[in-house]
Amino acid sequence: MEFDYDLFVIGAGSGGVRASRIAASHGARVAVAEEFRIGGTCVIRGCVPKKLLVYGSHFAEELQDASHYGWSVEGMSFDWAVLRDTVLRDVDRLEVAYTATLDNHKVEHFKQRATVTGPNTVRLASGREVSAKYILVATGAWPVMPDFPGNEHCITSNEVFHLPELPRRVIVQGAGYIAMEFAGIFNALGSHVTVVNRSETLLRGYDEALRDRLLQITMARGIEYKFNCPIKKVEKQEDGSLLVWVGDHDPVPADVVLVATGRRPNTDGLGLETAGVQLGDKGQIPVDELSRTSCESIYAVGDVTDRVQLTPIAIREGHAVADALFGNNPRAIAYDCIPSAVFSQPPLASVGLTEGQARNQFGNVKIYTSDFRPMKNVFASRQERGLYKLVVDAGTDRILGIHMIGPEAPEILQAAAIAVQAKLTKADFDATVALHPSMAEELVLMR
Ligand SMILES: Cc1cc2nc3c(=O)[nH]c(=O)nc-3n(C[C@H](O)[C@H](O)[C@H](O)COP(=O)(O)OP(=O)(O)OC[C@H]3O[C@@H](n4cnc5c(N)ncnc54)[C@H](O)[C@@H]3O)c2cc1C
Ligand SMILES: NC(=O)c1ccc[n+]([C@@H]2O[C@H](COP(=O)([O-])OP(=O)(O)OC[C@H]3O[C@@H](n4cnc5c(N)ncnc54)[C@H](O)[C@@H]3O)[C@@H](O)[C@H]2O)c1
Repeated sequence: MEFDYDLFVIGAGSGGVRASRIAASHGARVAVAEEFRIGGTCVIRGCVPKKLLVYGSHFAEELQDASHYGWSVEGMSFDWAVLRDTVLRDVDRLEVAYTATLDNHKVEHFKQRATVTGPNTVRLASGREVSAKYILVATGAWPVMPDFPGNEHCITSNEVFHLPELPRRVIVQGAGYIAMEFAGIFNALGSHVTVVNRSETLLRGYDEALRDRLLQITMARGIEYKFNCPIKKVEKQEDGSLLVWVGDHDPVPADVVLVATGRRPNTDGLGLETAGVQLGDKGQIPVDELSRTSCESIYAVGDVTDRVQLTPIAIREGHAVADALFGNNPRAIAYDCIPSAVFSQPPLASVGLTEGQARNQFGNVKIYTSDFRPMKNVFASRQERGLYKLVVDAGTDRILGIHMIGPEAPEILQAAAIAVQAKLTKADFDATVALHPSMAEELVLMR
């Protein structure tokens, strides 16, 4: 049977753009449909604008510390509209760049919603139906909004980049990645931030010692926490501000309530049932190690599969599907050594097993820690301490995990992750000469 395309991709985000580009470079006839903006969550309303806001807000700390280094900064002020608009302009620039990438690879793109109508057919919002030998679902995920009265007055990460002004008082619901990153941004910019969470745990999955350190430092920086506190209701006041009932506390006034309670795979109304694609209980698409769904001609990558919701993973999965289908190079992705970071202030970064996971899997593990006050903090009379932790298999001396909190931790961890991926040993770290003076040298000085 003759198809209109070899590959039709639904969703031009991290996974979809990579798969489209690589498939086309293997000679496939590729089209991609995007209902919002080319680039997807990471570029348009995720990693990139978030990181720029982290950079923008971090100047507060640098400016505060500057006087210790002899600088006097007079008339210091901050203009949210300038930062917001500059970030949004950069997002526009990136969207153009991503679109150019598709054009340069001769990937046809449709700026409209697409739904599946069968194992080899897709319908565009315009009503046009097209056929493809393979379909790749890369539709990402969408913020979950818990059900409580007044939730229509709350925002999610989708809206946070567009706020008309810097809120004076922010309530952040959740204590995961997005919650801790935006709590840090607003706190640094001078908003009063309250984090409300339904449990006592922040950043589930990260090493406990690091999480404790982050809690301690952010509390000292003025972030308030209310644990075991669901939001019961939110009421809009006459002056436009909000009153928020959390747990059994008195209502808390706020200007913005940012809900960051996880992201649900985007499969609603996608027509997957027409092709016999099975879904999991969270709406995710279960796939095999080659990202194939229960329908032979349909693949899925990225957040919609709910494996690991990170951009580099969506990209790897998309790349692997394109190589498997059109480059004669089928391969499974390894999920056991994924570096990740939370761009909180200070940031936290991690790769491999936590102490708890290592003890469960390996039994006998050795833990090395460095609990230190970075030189630049000492000089600026800043009390905050960094904490680095190595988790080592006592039997083989292999480094099983590295966990860090402190300035520039994500930048340092990316390089250190190579050592964990390469299965290097503690002896290899010991044999590495320190680079002095740096924070990273702590990694090779733990005894
Ligand atoms: C605020 C925030 C910060 C983040 N920060 C980081 C970070 O620092 N580091 C990191 O690694 N990850 C981060 N992430 C996660 C990262 O953005 C995602 O893991 C990644 O974008 C997933 O890529 P994807 O291709 O699966 O989906 P997406 O990038 O979400 O792309 C899916 C695309 O499909 C489109 N679409 C959906 N349905 C249809 C349809 N029916 N028809 C046409 N188009 C459709 C959507 O509009 C979207 O553009 C962050 C996420 C958020 C929300
Ligand atoms: N730096 C990064 O790499 C980065 C940054 C942002 C987002 N992301 C990705 O995006 C995903 C989504 O981010 P997120 O922060 O929304 O999710 P998350 O899974 O990290 O955190 C969700 C938080 O919401 C809480 N929660 C869940 N349901 C709730 C409910 N009904 N009521 C109250 N609290 C509830 C959880 O306890 C948790 O603290 C992340 O899992 C991550 O993979 C990555």
